[in-house]
Amino acid sequence: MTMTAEPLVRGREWLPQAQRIVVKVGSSSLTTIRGGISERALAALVDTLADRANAGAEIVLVSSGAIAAGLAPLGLERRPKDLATQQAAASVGQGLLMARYTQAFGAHGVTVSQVLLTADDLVRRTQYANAHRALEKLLHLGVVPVVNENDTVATHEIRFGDNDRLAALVAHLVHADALVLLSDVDAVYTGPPSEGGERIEHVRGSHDLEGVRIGSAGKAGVGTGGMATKVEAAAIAAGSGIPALVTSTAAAGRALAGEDVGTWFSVNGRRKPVRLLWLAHLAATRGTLVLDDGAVRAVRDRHRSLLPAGVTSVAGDFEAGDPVELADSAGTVVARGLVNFSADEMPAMLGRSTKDLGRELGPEYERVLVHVDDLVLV
Ligand SMILES: Nc1ncnc2c1ncn2[C@@H]1O[C@H](COP(=O)(O)OP(=O)(O)O)[C@@H](O)[C@H]1O
Ligand SMILES: N[C@@H](CCC(=O)OP(=O)(O)O)C(=O)O
Repeated sequence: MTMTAEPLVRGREWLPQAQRIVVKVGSSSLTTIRGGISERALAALVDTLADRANAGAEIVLVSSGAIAAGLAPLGLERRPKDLATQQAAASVGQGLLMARYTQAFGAHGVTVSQVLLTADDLVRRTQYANAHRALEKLLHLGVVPVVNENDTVATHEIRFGDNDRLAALVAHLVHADALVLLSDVDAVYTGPPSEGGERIEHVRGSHDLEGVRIGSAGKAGVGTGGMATKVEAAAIAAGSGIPALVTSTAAAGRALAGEDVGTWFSVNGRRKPVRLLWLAHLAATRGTLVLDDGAVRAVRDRHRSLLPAGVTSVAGDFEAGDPVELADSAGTVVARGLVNFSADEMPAMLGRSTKDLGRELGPEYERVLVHVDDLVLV
């Protein structure tokens, strides 16, 4: 058996040496309470990031704020609830946001580009390769890509919904050295800041977050995920080899200088294939396969692929390649996986050996239902 090295655990004081950094900025700190872009906040952030880019670092900026920036021009007072109006506001606001970034970075001699992504772009293999190639090229050309979700065309099914988790996957996509998540609060606290609470300086693993109370977004009507999605995004990054810092936009300069600000999530796991990250943390599953006890043991304890013989029933409406839940006979979900057959094909396969199925239905049926490489335990 080959021995693999433990993941490298670094502290926040290492951030000045990070070469490739994904920085995510949220609507709450980028826009005013009325919804327009805050010139002061944007300029201060760009100064910090442009200095770092001019010093030779590669920066990817994941910026929210399109919907918020589109509110005022459309005469809206707060973030709309319906998807179509959100799409329209994003379409208006994204252009305004890019115009500001182009101008502000340009004043420092830094070129920016716009990259709009949907969840599918980071999950489907061909699109993933596309996004990867484009971002690599931009970084090699010294450009700062400004990434946002493609809100205008993303529907509920293919949306991330929050840019925190999008930023974690982008950090993974570009093999970033670090992820920095900026909002209007300077750290993760033991409770919502409005109720007091203490700053959490360092998260080494989920045990450091036990008992922490996470509230919803601070500035009503602007942010989306609140602190919960930032903590989740930082944990996704740290669990797959990328350290993360959660702090405020106002503290971004000090954070990148390695000063003692924010909440640092040190690395506690190795790099994983992006589709497994997506499966574990983001995917909306489309059905459930119920496993007998033997299949549960095979999947959970012996890390085996799931065979048709071990499945007793199926629920949901899914196509081959969709994410599904794998549950035990009591209904407890034990894993998530990408299924190789559609819900329509399943009933004829359940409880049967792959050999039998191959003989009866053809060689394409002599396959596992869910391959071990497409499975994550929960
Ligand atoms: N335990 C907590 N620690 C820190 N902030 C918290 C906590 N619980 C809730 N929050 C709130 O989360 C808000 C940040 O989330 P959000 O408004 O969605 O930011 P953004 O728009 O920048 O993504 C903060 O303003 C803060 O009030
Ligand atoms: N893509 C959306 C932002 C979604 C989002 O995550 O917002 P936030 O919680 O402010 O980071 C927009 O540009 O308005």
